Amino acid sequence: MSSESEPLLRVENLKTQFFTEAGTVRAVDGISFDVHEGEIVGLVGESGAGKSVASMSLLRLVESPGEIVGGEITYKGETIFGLEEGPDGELQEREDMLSNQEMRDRIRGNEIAVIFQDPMESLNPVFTVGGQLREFIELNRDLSSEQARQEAVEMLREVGIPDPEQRYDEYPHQFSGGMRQRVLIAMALACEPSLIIADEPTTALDVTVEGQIIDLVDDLQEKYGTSFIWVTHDMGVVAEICDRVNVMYLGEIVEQSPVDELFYDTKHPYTEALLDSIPRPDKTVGELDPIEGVMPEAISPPSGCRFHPRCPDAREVCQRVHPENKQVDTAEGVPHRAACVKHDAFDVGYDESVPLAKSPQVTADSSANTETSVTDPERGTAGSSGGEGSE
Ligand SMILES: Nc1ncnc2c1ncn2[C@@H]1O[C@H](COP(=O)(O)OP(=O)(O)OP(=O)(O)O)[C@@H](O)[C@H]1O
Ligand code: NI
Repeated sequence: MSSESEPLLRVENLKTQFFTEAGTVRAVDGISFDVHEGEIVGLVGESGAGKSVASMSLLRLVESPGEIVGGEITYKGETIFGLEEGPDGELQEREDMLSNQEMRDRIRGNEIAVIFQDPMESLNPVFTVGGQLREFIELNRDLSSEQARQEAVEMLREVGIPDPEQRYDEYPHQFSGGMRQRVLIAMALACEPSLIIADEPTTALDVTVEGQIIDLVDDLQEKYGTSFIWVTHDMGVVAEICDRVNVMYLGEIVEQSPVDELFYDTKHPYTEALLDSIPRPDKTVGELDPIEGVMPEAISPPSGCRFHPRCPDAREVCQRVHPENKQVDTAEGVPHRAACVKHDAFDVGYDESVPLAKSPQVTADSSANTETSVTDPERGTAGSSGGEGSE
């Protein structure tokens, strides 16, 4: 345990699944993380990693056929989700769990707000921007219509919308994408929540506007002390805005650390691959490495480490041992966790294990076959970059 105080939000072993005709989708499969007051915590990973489902779970907004099936979510000491054994041994919702009405009235919007990627989905096109903001403020705070209107104008100004009095009466389509996103930020901030979950809020914007929005959030975060969970697939954004990071792969958190350690002392090969796939000043575009292969389906995840079929460091043991997210290092007193058995903390025989031949994936490229020689126990050849060192 790292910290002085209780975290604002604590997520323990959260599991959310979708029960589909094709089978059970283990979208979120046992993730644990904290958010402390005033922190920006990243949730990063490729499409389908489970970032959005995790976010929706925190607000208990998972829709059928999806369901939270396990774990615990605690916010300011209150139970958003928790299970206990009932009289007949069946798991049931804990008695102290917040009711649906409490979630609606007290938590969503007021305590925990959300910003989505597409503002058009969150704004009603037939009402003015100001009107919507005013109504939201009026509904959630104890203000008269006129006070709410003034507050709405103030909020528009606060998020950097020029001429807020005029723009108040305009419709969402009259705003640019970046301006619409600012409106959503205003709406999220309107009730002064303690936590804002931002699900890829800048993904649809061009890079310049994205940078402006990120700067804005940084300023507002400092001013209001709001905590954020920032969902993104973009490591560049993570570097700019996050204090701590959770890297997700196929429903699991595979690495968790303060942001600097994640970049400079990367512990999981998947994180490394994500970092390699982003543009960096010291790399020309031609050198960028896309991550090999595609993420498998959450419906039938690979055995052992779920990343092993794509992992350059994978050995035979990785097919068998499913690694928990374990502390492998400490960064200024804060645990650095990674779910990769190549680290000493695991002690499952990685060093002695035979490197895996990269499965001849369904690539049309026949050159992939040249890698079959990797099964030779004579140490990694193709692609087994560093990593094992003298560990
Ligand atoms: N309504 C649903 N029914 C069945 N499966 C679902 C449903 N919603 C999400 N999933 C599955 O849950 C998994 C996680 O999806 P999620 O949307 O959380 O990913 P994500 O990390 O947010 O990806 P993206 O970056 O594309 O938004 C995926 O395998 C997805 O197919
Ligand atoms: Ni998503």
